[in-house]
Amino acid sequence: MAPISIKSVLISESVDPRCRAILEENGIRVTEKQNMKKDELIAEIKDYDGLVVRSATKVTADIINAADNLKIIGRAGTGVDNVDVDAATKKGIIVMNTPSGNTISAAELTCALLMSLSRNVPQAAMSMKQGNWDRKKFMGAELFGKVLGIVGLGRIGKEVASRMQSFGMRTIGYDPITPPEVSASWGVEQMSLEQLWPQCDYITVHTPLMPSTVGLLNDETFAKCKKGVKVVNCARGGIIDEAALVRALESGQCGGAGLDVFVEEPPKERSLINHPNVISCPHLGASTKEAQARCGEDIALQIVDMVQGKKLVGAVSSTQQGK
Ligand SMILES: NC(=O)c1ccc[n+]([C@@H]2O[C@H](COP(=O)([O-])OP(=O)(O)OC[C@H]3O[C@@H](n4cnc5c(N)ncnc54)[C@H](O)[C@@H]3O)[C@@H](O)[C@H]2O)c1
Ligand SMILES: O=C(O)[C@H](O)COP(=O)(O)O
Repeated sequence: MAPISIKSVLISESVDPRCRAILEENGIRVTEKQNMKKDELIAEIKDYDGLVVRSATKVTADIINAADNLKIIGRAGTGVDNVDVDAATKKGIIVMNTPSGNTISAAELTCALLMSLSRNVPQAAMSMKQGNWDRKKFMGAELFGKVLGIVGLGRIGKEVASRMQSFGMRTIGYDPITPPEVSASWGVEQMSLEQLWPQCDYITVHTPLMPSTVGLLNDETFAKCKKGVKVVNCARGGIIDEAALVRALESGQCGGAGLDVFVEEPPKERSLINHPNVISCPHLGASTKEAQARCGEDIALQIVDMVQGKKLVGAVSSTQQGK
């Protein structure tokens, strides 16, 4: 690959300091500016060859079109749904991510939510803080022997499977691309969604957000599940339809939900979060020291590789977003 000249990079979110250090060690000028409004970013972006973001910066077409010198958008993390990849590609701007840096952290948070759902840990902790000692209200159920349905058997889905198998869960799953023999080697039996829904005690989703996964769990699919099924979403808001989830929680069709991600972040609509059977986190899947160090370092090294004309790693095309 021909070397690409990148002299200046804007980091618009909290990215591990290793990112800045590596870029500067390689002669790239770095500016960090967080919480910029769209207009500020439009005004600022003109001055930079590179932009490094996480998930909060919405890199829309109007920002990209204002970016006269931009050659690269680096996503220190996995999902690039906050970047208009089509608009970037049309302008010849490379979009790249660091998809494996936060896999373990997201898988561990998923497992934490599954365990918390089974034993009402957050609700019991809150009750204790309020001065109560309520042992009856928080009766739980073992995960041992229960069925976990994993929708999306990529990096995170497979790591969740192996961890939850150690709790004695049977893991079944669905993925249109991962071959059944690969998922079988991770202890996951693949089947159609029609076969999967009625068998699960717990369902966790690990797909990208794209037209085929929006509302994957909806009124119709909830109705096909066991009554009281518990669901986890550590992938992207909207894969589980939020209004349908509220209805399923209200009717008891869904017995609880563990949510790390929301259609709108932070969410203004509170009915889901305030529901007593919902436990939630403010998009913390990748928020560990280790994941941030890996992602920050990886994106900086990928940018340096581009400057040095090395083989491109982590470049993303719009087809990967299902467009
Ligand atoms: N909460 C967080 O902080 C956090 C952290 C990391 C990743 N994520 C998100 O988690 C999700 C999974 O990440 P990953 O690294 O495992 O991605 P991945 O690309 O490795 O795996 C995604 C899998 O989903 C499958 N898939 C696509 N369409 C599907 C469909 N209709 N039904 C079932 N499966 C389908 C793909 O074939 C692929 O195997 C992404 O949405 C990512 O953005 C969230
Ligand atoms: O797709 C991702 O990598 C995760 O959603 C993490 O997003 P974050 O970097 O904003 O924490």
